[in-house]
This record gives sequence, C-alpha cells and structure tokens, in this order.
Amino acid sequence: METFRKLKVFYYPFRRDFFLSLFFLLLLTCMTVMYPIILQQTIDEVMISGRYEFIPWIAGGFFLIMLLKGAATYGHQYLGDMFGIRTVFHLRNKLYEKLQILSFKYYDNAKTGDLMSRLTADVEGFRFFLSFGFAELLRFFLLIGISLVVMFYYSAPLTLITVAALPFLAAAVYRFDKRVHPAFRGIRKSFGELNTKVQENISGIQTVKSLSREDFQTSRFSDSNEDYKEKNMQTANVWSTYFPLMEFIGNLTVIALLFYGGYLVIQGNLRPGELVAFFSLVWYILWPIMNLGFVINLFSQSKASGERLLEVLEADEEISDVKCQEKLIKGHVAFRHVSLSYSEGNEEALHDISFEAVSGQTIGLIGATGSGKTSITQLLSRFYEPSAGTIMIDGKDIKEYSLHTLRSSIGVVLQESFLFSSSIKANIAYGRPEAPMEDIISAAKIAKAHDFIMKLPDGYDTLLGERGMGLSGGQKQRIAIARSICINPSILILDDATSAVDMKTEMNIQEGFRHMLNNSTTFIVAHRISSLKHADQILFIKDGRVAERGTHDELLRKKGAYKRIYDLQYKDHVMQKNAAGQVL
Ligand SMILES: Nc1ncnc2c1ncn2[C@@H]1O[C@H](COP(=O)(O)OP(=O)(O)OP(=O)(O)O)[C@@H](O)[C@H]1O
Repeated sequence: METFRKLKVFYYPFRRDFFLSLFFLLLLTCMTVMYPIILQQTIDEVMISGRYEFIPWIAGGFFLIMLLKGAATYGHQYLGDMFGIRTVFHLRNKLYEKLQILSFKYYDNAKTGDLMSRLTADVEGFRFFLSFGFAELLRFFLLIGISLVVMFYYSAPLTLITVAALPFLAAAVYRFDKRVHPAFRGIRKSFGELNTKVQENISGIQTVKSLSREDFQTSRFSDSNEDYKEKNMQTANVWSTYFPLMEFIGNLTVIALLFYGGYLVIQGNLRPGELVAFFSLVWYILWPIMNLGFVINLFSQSKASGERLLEVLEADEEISDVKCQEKLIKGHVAFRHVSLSYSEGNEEALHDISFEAVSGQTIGLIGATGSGKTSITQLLSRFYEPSAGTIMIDGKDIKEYSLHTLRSSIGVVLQESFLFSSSIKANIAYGRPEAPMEDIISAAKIAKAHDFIMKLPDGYDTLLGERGMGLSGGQKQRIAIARSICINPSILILDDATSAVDMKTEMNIQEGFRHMLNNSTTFIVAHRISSLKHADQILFIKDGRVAERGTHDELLRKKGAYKRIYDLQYKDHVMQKNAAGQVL
C-alpha cells in the first residue's frame, strides 16, 4: 500500500473519473443481480400461476434493464480507462523528466534495456491495474455481497451449502496463485533477457558480421527464445490444471444444490423459480472467487511495477542545482587540489589536481589510457562531483552556477560522438536551435565539415541514419565539433575529438579554432602529441596525478615521460615518412 500511497500524486487528480467509474460499477452489478430475480419472478409469478399477459411487460422491463446495464458498462469501462490513461500519461512524462536530470553516476549502473522496460512494460502494468484490476477487486466484493444477500433472502440452508464450498475453492485459488505468480515473474524475466539479446545484437551488428558470429548470435537468441517458450508453457500448464479443478468444485456445489434444492421444492419449502435463480446466483459467487487468483496476480504485478517506477522517481539526483542568472563569460578555469572517486571505497581516479587556465588559453591533456584525462574534463561540466577540492570558473565555484548556464557554456566533443537521426543542420544546431543558417555554416566551416556536407545530395538538409549512420567516423567527429562551436562556448573540450580525422585536417581545424574562438578556453585531450603540441600548457597525467606540466618545448627539455612518448611517436613518424618516400 506504501507504493500506491507514494504514487498518489499521479492518480489523485483524476479521482473524479475513478469514483464515477465505481458508481457505474455499482449500478451494473445491481443490474446483473436483477437477472436471476426477474427469472424467478417470471417462473413463480407468471408461468406457474398462468398469468401469461405479463410476459410482454417482463420482456420489456428486462430489455430496459439490459439497456441501462449496457450504458453503465460503457461508463464504467470508459471512465476506468480514462483514469488509468491520464494517470500514466503524467507518470511517463515525470519519469522521462527524471531521466534527463539523473546524474552520470546513475547511468553508470543502469541498464538501457531495464530502463526501457520500466518506462514501457512497468508503466503499462501499473495502468492496467488502475484501469481494470482495482475495479475487478471491488466487483468481487460487490457481486459476492449483493448475491449472498439475495440468496439468503430466498433460502438460508441453500446459501449455507454454497458457502460450505468456498473454503475448498479458496484453497485451490491459493495454490493456483502460489504457482502462477512465480511463473509470471519467470515470463517477465525471460522476456527481459530476450529483449536484451535482440537489442545487443542490433546495436552490435557490425561486430557480429565482421567476426562472422551470426550463427553464435542466432543460437544465443534461440536459447533465450526456448527459455521464454518453456516459461509460457509452464504457465499455460498451471492455468489449464487449476481452472478445470476450480470449475469442478463449482459444479459439485451445483449438484449439491440440485439435490437439496430439489428436495426443498418437493417439500414445498422453496419455489421452483427460486431454485433456478439460485443456479445463476451461485456462479456470481464462484466465478469471482475463481478469478481472484488472476486479480491478486494483477495486484502484485502492479505493485512490483510501481516499486520499480518509484526506484527511478526517487533516485538520488546527486548533482544539486542552483538558480543563477550569471553567465559564464571568460572561461578562466582553476582546479584547486581536486580529487575524484567514482564510487565510495573505490580507488581515487584523480588525486590532488591543481592547474589554472587563463581564458582563451589552450590546455593539452596527455597520458596513458585510463590515467584520468577524461575525468578532469567531466568534472568541469559537473557530470561528476569531486570528492575533494574546488573547481573555479571566472573566480567562482562551479557549484554556484546553474547547471544550465554551466553546461550551455561548455562545448564538449567526445571521440564517440552521438548524432541524432535528423538533418545535419538540426544536428549542428542541436544546442542552439534558434541559430541562423549563417552561424551553422560558419561552425561547419571551422570544423572543416562544410565542404563534405556540400557534396552530399541534400547538403545541410541531408537526413542522417540512427547514430549518424551514412557518415564516416571523421565526418561524424567534424559534425560534432561544429555542434559545439555553434553554441559559442566559453570553454571547449575536445576529448580525443579529432582522433578519426587525418593530421592535416586536424591542423586546419585547430587553426580555425585559434582564429574564431580566440576567447574560448580549449581543453584538448589526445594521445597524439601533434594534436596538442601548440597548447599553452600541457598536463601529462599519470595514475590520476599531474606528473609533468609545461609547454611542448619545456616538456621536451625535461626529458621525462612526455619526451619518451614524443620520441616514440616521432620515430613512427620518421619511419612513415621514409616508407612513403615523401616529406609531409
Ligand atoms: N564512470 C566511471 N565509473 C567508474 N570508474 C570510471 C568511470 N569512468 C572512468 N573510470 C575510471 O577512472 C580512471 C580514469 O579514467 P578516464 O576515462 O578519465 O581515463 P582517460 O585518461 O581519459 O583514458 P582514455 O585515454 O582511455 O580515454 C580509469 O581507471 C577508469 O577505469
């Protein structure tokens, strides 16, 4: 109940639909019970007494009641559905908003398939209970309650016979629920695994094909599919065993009623019509009880779904935001004794990092893979919070800027750039949708993307496939660079952003930056010394610490680790030159 209480804010605004739907449910339940009463009256008061002139009146009345019942069913169904649909519309929006706010740390541990299933299957599971399950639960009590009252009115001993069968039926329902609940859980889990296999296969189709692992993937899928089939068959087996059993218990009750009820009629203690009415009324009690397992199952599934939705809604946002209108103008960055640990108890990824980047300067970050270069740049955008130390921009702690101000002033280009399946123009203007066409073109020119874009059949209107399909790695990187230039960033972070373009284009791009973004502070993370040798300051990162710092020439003079990497790369360069027989 705690789960439903916490989610109240989503369904409470639509309580009117819910209560009206319940009112219609009460009406239609009353009309359902009218049916055996009319039957009893027809037999006892009309047929047996030979007052046939009443038959058209009874038929008319019956018709009227059925019309009303149809209208009540419509009202109940429609309003119940509206209640569920409106509730989950808001719930889904809220979940999506929350996903936008959640920190990188949350996504580090989350699984895409799982999040997708929370937003779809769990939301639907919750809706189904709101629209249908809750009403079914109420119908159960209403139908049984009203039917029992009518039955008692007709005959107390016969009612007691019916009630005597209930514990057996309840025991069967209990056993059914005990078996069907885990079976359903198994189906959900197996379906989740099946989905993950499909998603992984589609996302990694290039790797699968390039390593000729189609057969392996097919057999993995087939195993999951087999498991899913097995789980469904087990569930079908439970259903097909228990339902006949429950019906059998119900039919035994009917036989007992026939015997004892017939005896009462012969004795003159019960009228024939009342016995006939009993046969209908008894099923109004037995059916809901048989159905109870299904309704309980719906309830526990929706409770589990609600819990999974609350886990997302209540997830810690980690990064606190503040309201601040102040713009970040200069991009003067200072790291003061900054350390970072990605999770508590884990080894620190960064230790005591300090440096200062005057606005307009270029800072190069180089070091072995996993040394902490990307971590430094991620702290700047507050994707993660430092575990110690302070990061200042323009003399102010970055926590004092609003996240929007901070992130809309920092252009980040990653090695693996994500492009949306829309036009090139929309991709470049993604961070500034109102950007005029001249700005988009100018950004593309700086990123050295304009020429190849113009060669595409639809130029800037060319539609890209999913994740930028249809472009080469270097072309994608250049579109991503243009996208960050388009927001006129005060700080630009190029994290291995030109690794897929040739050296000449890289030099041209950097030349463009120097002219067009002379006020932006630029961070270049690279493995190639040629990518950052022009930087005003180069930080050589080793095991999360600044091991060496200085300009390219200063670092060469130090003859340390930077010099060793330079020698290695330079040797490669000379060998390549000799092999090509030309001077680059
Ligand atoms: N999200 C994360 N959660 C936990 N640990 C992380 C996370 N991101 C990075 N790390 C760890 O932090 C350390 C530094 O990683 P980082 O990505 O900053 O290195 P890098 O120097 O940029 O490497 P590369 O050159 O390969 O991109 C590594 O040991 C890495 O495993």
